[in-house]
Amino acid sequence: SPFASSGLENQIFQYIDLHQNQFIESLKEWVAVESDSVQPRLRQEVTRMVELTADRLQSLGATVELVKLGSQKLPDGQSLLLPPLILAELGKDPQKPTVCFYGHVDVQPAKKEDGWKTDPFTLTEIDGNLYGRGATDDKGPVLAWINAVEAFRALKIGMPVNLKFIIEGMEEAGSLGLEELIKAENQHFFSNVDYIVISDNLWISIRKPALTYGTRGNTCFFVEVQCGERDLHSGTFGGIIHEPMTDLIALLGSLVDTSGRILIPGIYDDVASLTEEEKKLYESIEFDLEEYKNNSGVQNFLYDTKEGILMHLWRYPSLSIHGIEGAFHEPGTKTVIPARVIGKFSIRQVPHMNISIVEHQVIHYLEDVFSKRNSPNKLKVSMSMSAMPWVADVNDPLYTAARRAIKTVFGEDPDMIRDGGTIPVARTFQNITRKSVMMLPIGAADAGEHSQNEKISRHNYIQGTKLFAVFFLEIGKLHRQLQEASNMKTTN
Ligand SMILES: NCCCC(=O)N[C@@H](Cc1c[nH]cn1)C(=O)O
Ligand SMILES: [Zn+2]
Ligand SMILES: [Zn+2]
Repeated sequence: SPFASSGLENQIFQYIDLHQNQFIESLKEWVAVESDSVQPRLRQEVTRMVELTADRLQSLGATVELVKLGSQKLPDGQSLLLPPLILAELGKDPQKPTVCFYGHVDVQPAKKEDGWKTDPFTLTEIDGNLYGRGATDDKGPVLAWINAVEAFRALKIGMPVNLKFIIEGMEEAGSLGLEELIKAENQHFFSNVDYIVISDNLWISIRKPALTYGTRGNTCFFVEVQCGERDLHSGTFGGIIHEPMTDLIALLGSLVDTSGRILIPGIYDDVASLTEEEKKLYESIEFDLEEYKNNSGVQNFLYDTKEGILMHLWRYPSLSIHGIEGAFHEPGTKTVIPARVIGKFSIRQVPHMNISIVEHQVIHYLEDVFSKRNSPNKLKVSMSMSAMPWVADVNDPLYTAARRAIKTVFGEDPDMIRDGGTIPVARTFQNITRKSVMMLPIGAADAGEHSQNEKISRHNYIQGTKLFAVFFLEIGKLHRQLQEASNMKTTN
């Protein structure tokens, strides 16, 4: 790397560059495992993937524990075993900081016929991009951490940190069992952890690296309208009944106005006010509006400035309507009146919104809108899932070390970004363990997570591996300096 500042770093970079094809081969082996946690029929593959990861960590010299998480209840009442979760440990030197890495090795579903250019489970390199399900989310980043450790081992350079790994196989299906596990391990596995790092999100740019210090939370709602027990013929009953779908469409249509503003009274009351300091943060972020638009395939956004877009992705709530259960959705025509329909929508939460207050506001508002329709149908509104937003202190040593590592490897300072999505585990770690948490992504904005043709570029995968290696060096150094400074204070 042209930006390397020390002989040690150069040695590591050289090793990583020389072994890049071997690292890509490992990613190919991992991508070939269809570890889709969403479809119950593939659960064995998820378990196999977790076991493969455990073997890989063991071969690095880590002590690995596979923790059983019990089983999950499926909608049809059947019970399905959850894949085990990995708790691994490499190094126990009390002089060194302990960094805990979180990642996941399960993936979203993928089928070639969904519109993939290549087989989703065969990692394929085209023009410097490695296409395959999980390439960025999250097998590539997990392997990049492992590759970084491998470089230290192969070069016989002592690790500057103790490492712990918590790696799950159920992230894409809601991280079942994870929160309970973190609670149970708080006084054990996490007791000597100093820092927690998550590599499971993306930069905001295709080119410029980023560090993530916040995510939005989420609240998901079901709004159910029912007129009776069975569907009806619209020739026999159309025109003489209050149709559930008509009620539901009116309810869903009352949630947001044409400018994207949520119409639920009080919903913006607790949103953190915008300070001058925060406003300045947006100025330096490299965000190409046209590129973002092209990526979405949408012609116009609701906002036409960088600041407007970023603020509405990161620091304001948004409401999205996702679907209607019970609606006729096949091609062709069917003259049915569905008896029971369930609308699904979610509201992304931001600091300092309160989930219980939001739940109450949503239910109260929809009941009020419904009551004005004088419909005899039954309405039921419920919150199906909630996750709080997460924001970290960017002045924490973790962020300083990562910034330095990014500067060394990529030659520039990172964008300091938030994520408009939700990675609930960040807030869970922060709340339960009280340790500093950081997200250190290596995927570019066009990685296509959850989409067709997911990819990681060779550049990002290999520079990402270097980034993690230099991060170990930087956090080790910084931690030592902080300890020395604190020891000096006590002796004086
Ligand atoms: N860049 C965010 C990636 C992780 C992700 O997709 N998380 C989901 C989690 C979620 C939130 N509400 C329901 N599931 C997301 O939609 O943000
Ligand atoms: Zn992920
Ligand atoms: Zn994902």
